[in-house]
Amino acid sequence: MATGRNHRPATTSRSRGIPEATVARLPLYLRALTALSERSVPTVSSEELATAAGVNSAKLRKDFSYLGSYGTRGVGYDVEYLVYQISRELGLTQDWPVVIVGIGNLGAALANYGGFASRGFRVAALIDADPGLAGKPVAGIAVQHTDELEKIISDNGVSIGVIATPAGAAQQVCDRLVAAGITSILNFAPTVLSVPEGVDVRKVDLSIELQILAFHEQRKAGEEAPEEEETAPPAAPPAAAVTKRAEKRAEAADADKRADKRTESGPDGDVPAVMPA
Ligand SMILES: NC(=O)c1ccc[n+]([C@@H]2O[C@H](COP(=O)([O-])OP(=O)(O)OC[C@H]3O[C@@H](n4cnc5c(N)ncnc54)[C@H](O)[C@@H]3O)[C@@H](O)[C@H]2O)c1
Repeated sequence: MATGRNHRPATTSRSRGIPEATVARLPLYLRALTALSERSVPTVSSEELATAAGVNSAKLRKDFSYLGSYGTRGVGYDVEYLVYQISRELGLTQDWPVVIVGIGNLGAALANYGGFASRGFRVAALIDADPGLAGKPVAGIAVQHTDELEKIISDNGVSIGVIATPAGAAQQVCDRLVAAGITSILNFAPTVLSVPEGVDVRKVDLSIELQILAFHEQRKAGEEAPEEEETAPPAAPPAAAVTKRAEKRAEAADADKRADKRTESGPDGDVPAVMPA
């Protein structure tokens, strides 16, 4: 449907040139600051906030300099003001209507998640292709049929769409959402979406996160293996066993390097569950 598509990796935010890596850390700061605000803590040092957000403090200070927030020496940052500043930067001071397409197990779970509203997102509509679901309430909202998709989006002024359909339907759903005016998509379907210039796609894939954990588990198991070798009857001359362990360590070090490369793009060295598509 859309022509001249490309797959545009976002590296720099359009918002005043704030680097995308900084934008990815802003929600971490906001979560830590909101917890402080709920405890009525008035100010926080960069070190305390960095620890609470799981980010190093030099990176935090650099990130805040992009917001024009430098804190006060000896006092730290004003918690309430930073909450406001980061919320404003993330566009959370306004209410964002969101549509979820595909109201199966995942779509229904997302619709029932109470955390969106408190973070500035309102589920405006639930859409599914199954005529049997039309009119059925999920999380207090009646599911609407995909025939209505374009009308729902224009009536509600929606710019953010969540795709929770099977992978085979996701591109077609994406095309319809984009043609109807959606400019930001959160894709849960395990497929790469093509979108025209100007449309942002973020992808969530929990199985990728699990695969990374499996990699680390495997490596930990590999590190324990030499202990077993030492208790077993010597099947090879000691020098050979030492060489084998050295090889194993070299392999593990290589694997570490590869893992480091893969994790470079995360907010602070960890891979985000939500990633640019
Ligand atoms: N990203 C993750 O971490 C993660 C986790 C779980 C599931 N998933 C993915 O999420 C998707 C949904 O999983 P599920 O378990 O909820 O599946 P499901 O089968 O329970 O639900 C899919 C829903 O999509 C609807 N649908 C199908 N085609 C459609 C279309 N063209 N337009 C609108 N609706 C359509 C179906 O009627 C159904 O209600 C799958 O792609 C799955 O692989 C991703």
